[in-house]
Amino acid sequence: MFPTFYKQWRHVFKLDPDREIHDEALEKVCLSGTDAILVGGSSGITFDNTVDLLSRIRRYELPCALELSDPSCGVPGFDGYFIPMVLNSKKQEWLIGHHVEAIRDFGRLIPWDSVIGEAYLVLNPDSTVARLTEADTDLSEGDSLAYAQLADRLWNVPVLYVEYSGTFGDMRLVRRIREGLQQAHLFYGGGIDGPGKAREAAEAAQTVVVGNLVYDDLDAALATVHAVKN
Ligand SMILES: CC(C)=CCC/C(C)=C/CC/C(C)=C/CC/C(C)=C/CC/C(C)=C/CC/C(C)=C/CC/C(C)=C/COP(=O)(O)OP(=O)(O)O
Ligand SMILES: O=P(O)(O)OC[C@@H](O)CO
Ligand SMILES: [Mg+2]
Repeated sequence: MFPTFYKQWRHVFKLDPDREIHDEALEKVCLSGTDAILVGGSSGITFDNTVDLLSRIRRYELPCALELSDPSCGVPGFDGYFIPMVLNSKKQEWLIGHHVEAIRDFGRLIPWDSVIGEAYLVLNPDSTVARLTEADTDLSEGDSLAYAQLADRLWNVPVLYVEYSGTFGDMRLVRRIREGLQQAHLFYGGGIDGPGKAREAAEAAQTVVVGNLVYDDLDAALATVHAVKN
């Protein structure tokens, strides 16, 4: 049985092992009152930079999970492992192909009790993740709702992640997606640039993920915690 601790998360910071963060900034992030740190990124992730970031985060008490985008970066010691699958990729490999290979090659090492499947709906065509996975972002509202319901109802995925990485999304659509879910927990991430957008996202989704802002404007990033959790 996979863990369910993420269901309590309202606010999460996503830290990228491929980006530099100084100790002082990391301390503020970890003591900010956020519910957890998600470690992940879509490029430049290595075993070494992932171990390094985990060991620095472990000075603090909050939960820390890894979003695994490359099987060679499966670092032990995280509280949980999210495995992304891109629903609207035009390439089968980003939905199940890499996953089958990873399970075939590393199956015995996988701590299944700590693994959580995460179905991504990638909606910003200009994001790294959209380009990498060749996501079909030219979707009608009906298409997006159908992808979400397929993952939720046919596949019973624990987490649906509406990903607008780099730009703020359509909160009406995010809310409609949430209303259509039966059991999956909804993460929203993308373009949160301060408390106002964080609050809007928190009204639409169950968990709000703040990424780039940590690196671009730390004070604004820290202010999103209170906006989401109060
Ligand atoms: C001990 C231990 C834990 C061992 C682990 C053993 C192991 C190797 C298990 C493997 C299990 C498994 C099934 C793994 C799957 C591997 C795999 C390659 C999956 C593909 C994942 C995937 C679809 C990746 C595509 C990119 C993606 C969706 C990344 C998620 C994170 C994300 C979107 C970050 C945002 O990216 P960013 O770079 O910040 O973007 P911007 O530039 O826009 O900011
Ligand atoms: O970096 P931003 O745009 O905040 O997006 C957060 C997260 O959804 C990225 O995977
Ligand atoms: Mg990023």
